[in-house]
Amino acid sequence: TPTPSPTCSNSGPVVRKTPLITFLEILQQTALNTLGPKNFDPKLYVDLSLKSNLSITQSAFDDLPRTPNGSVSVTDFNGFIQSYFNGAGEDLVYTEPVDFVSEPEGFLPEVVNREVRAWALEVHSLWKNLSRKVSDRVLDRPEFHTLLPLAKPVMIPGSRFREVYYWDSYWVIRGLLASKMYETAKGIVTNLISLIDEFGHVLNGARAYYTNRSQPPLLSAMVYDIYTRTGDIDFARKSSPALLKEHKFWNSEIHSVRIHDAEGCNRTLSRYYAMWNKPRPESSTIDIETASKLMNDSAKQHLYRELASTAESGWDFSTRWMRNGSDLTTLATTSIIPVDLNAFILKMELDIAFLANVTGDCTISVHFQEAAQARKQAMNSVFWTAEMGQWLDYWLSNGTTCRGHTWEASNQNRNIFASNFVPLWIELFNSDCTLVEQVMQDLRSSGLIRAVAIATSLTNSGQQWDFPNGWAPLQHMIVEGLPRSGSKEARSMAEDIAVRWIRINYVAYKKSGAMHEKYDVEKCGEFGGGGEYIPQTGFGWWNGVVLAFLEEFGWPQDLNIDCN
Ligand SMILES: OC[C@H]1O[C@H](O[C@H]2O[C@H](CO)[C@@H](O)[C@H](O)[C@H]2O)[C@H](O)[C@@H](O)[C@@H]1O
Repeated sequence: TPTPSPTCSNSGPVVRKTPLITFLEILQQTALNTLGPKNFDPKLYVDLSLKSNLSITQSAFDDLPRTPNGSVSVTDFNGFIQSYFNGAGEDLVYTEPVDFVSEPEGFLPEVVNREVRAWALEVHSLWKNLSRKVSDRVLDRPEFHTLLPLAKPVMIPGSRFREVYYWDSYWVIRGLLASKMYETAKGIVTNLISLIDEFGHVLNGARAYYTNRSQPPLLSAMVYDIYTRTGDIDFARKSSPALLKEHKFWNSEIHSVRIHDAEGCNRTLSRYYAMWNKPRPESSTIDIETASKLMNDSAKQHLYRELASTAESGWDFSTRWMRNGSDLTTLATTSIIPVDLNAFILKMELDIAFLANVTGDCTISVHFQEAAQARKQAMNSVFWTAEMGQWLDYWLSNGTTCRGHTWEASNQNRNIFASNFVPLWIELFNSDCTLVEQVMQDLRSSGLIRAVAIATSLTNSGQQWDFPNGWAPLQHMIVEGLPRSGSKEARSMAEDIAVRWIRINYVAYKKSGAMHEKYDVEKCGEFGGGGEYIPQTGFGWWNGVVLAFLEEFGWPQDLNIDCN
């Protein structure tokens, strides 16, 4: 892996931390000291909401009896939590989705196998478990909550993820469209737009501690898919200003990077960059521990920005972002130009151009078509390697500022990640049948296609966005992109991957009664592991991908759903 320059990552904006978050982080550290590391989830403590004013709560906390080394007894600590806080997740209340029916008309018409159809209806019914609305208590006293108020109902991922997440929402919406729940899908977009109106970008998730960063930008893709399903032109028109604002955010000074390429042209691409240089509040105790290996405050602040920027990538954590794959302190995300991020922004440009055309705004449409062409050329010039048939992340290593770098082949990261194939999802690439056939051959020989799914990487690092985990969004983008080339072989490869993915979800569901957040790509029906929290169930975007695959490929009567 090339060595990135640290020079463009040490400074940058930092958003304000609320007094409630500061206090909840102290509570989180006290919980760890008092209760010990077993079954400890730091996020729980920043998700609690106050029963009374912060000053009253703080003084009660200060008054708790302490031993000479400052610790609190388990009884006192638990009593304090009971008396002063409402439980995590209580500020979101269950709400029945307005457009849910147990078997929607025209639901998955190509799924004829009875067993699979019955299961698909169960997966569809999980929308009811995951549907929530923000409680009136949050609207009345927002300063008591880290949960942010949203006007419309939300779909949560599930388990410890008790709030709405940005990129998850794209695949949730894909599932809702298969479930014919158009109003719920539109409501999710309305909520995300309200975050852009307030913060200038869609947050990682709808919590006060996520305001410092975004997540992979897929709002335009949500609007595009809802519009093409419903033909709701008013919805497309209302969404447009937010999409323009979001495009600015991802091309702002902190995110954009200029590369002087091998042909002597200047190319502009984007990177992840969180507005934060402190521990992530939801994982504060973990980040402090990780940074304790570093000697000085500046190195720690640098690492904290890298940790938060990696969370912005959605791939938290992975060797993809590390100089040394066994040492998290070598995260260098802000010094990497990622293939998938730029594929998403390219899609944003194409979607904005399409939607502007539909709503009659030709100037915007032409402007964004040109922007898309420029980004496509930049991606070809900076990321593409014909020899490997992949687009490779680019590591910034030779500049003194973030604004100008001269391209060098040795700065492409030649390690294999599923993200190297994400451009297949984008029309400007997948419409080229010759290119897709070449990339498909390289995908076949890459080592990523395993017994039951596409692996995230080839490195077994213990991080959750690495081998042997398989993640639903990565399967979906590759599977959806391949057949768009019109190549029969590509469609058959896509269908094969989709069938195997449906099987592992089905088998794991039958074994455990739940949909899981990640799967082991080598063992059919086994869920994945690794990372900083225990494996979760629920699970919003996973359900969405299963429904989207079943919608696209169906399931014939005689096709076996079991692993063998
Ligand atoms: O609490 C740790 C991290 O959890 C989130 O990331 C993971 O779950 C998300 C929700 O399903 C998903 O969008 C993300 O890709 C996962 O890695 C959260 O997004 C992180 O910011 C957070 O630090």
